[in-house]
Amino acid sequence: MTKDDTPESHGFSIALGGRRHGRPSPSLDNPVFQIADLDVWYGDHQAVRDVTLTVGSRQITSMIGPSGCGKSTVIRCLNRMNDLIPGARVTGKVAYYGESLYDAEVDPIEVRRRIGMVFQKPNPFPKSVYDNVAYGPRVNGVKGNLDDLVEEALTGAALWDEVKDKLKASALALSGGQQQRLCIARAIAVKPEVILMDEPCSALDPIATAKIEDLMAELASQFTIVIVTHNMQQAARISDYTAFFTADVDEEGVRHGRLAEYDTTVTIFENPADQRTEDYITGRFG
Ligand SMILES: Nc1ncnc2c1ncn2[C@@H]1O[C@H](COP(=O)(O)OP(=O)(O)OP(=O)(O)O)[C@@H](O)[C@H]1O
Repeated sequence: MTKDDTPESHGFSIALGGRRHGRPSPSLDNPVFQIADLDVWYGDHQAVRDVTLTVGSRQITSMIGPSGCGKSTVIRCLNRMNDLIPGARVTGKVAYYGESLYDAEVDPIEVRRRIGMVFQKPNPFPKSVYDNVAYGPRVNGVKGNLDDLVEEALTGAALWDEVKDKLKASALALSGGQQQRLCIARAIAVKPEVILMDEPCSALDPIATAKIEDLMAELASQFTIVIVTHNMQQAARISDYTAFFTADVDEEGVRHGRLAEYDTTVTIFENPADQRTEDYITGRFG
């Protein structure tokens, strides 16, 4: 792609910033995560090599790239979810507001309270709508009437109007899109600083996806959001920064994920520096 060539000219229409209306300009002035020389192994397999990137406060940061290049592995490093995978090992630096997340004295439970996560498949607990949202605050010792907190979180997740009359109904009776917004409500009910989302829309239809994308733009005024997505248009529409991952194959034929390019979403989609990024976003690879 030449400098004055647009993504549309490749027959691949990307609504850059389509859901960023009213958002401030992208900025890394206030770093939340500073990742440097990150390597991740599963047993003997080095799944990710040498990732260095900074995530800015109240930015939406997308991680894109072909399957198996380590996007989920890297996002799981941001709240120590890889600790829960037997054989997973992380080296390098993951600093959160300047402090290493992997220091021995850091409590991973507290890390996951401050850095929440929403997964690919909506995973509400088999409890009522209300109890799903109240669960985290109760576990964290919040006592008494949680009605206001539950309403606030459901409102924040753009779900309140749809569920306010069925708070006692099972969460499993909600639609997939509603369940995913409930999972977002459950995440924000514990008042995290960051929300990590690993392909949060891949199980949803386009209407439910659009609602989640609108919601992300809203949430980004209060939270830092990092999202793994297979959907390049989604990354283009919603995010401030985009990290493009790819995989190198070593001399023994083993694939290792790498960060190929990281920049503002506009630069990644309109004027990427790396040929591999350009090939991927124009559909020539991946
Ligand atoms: N729990 C695990 N145990 C062992 N290997 C794993 C595990 N999770 C991921 N891997 C390996 O790590 C590499 C990166 O996988 P990862 O899921 O992070 O990639 P991804 O880019 O998120 O892929 P996708 O887009 O398909 O979800 C792959 O080789 C994968 O097989």
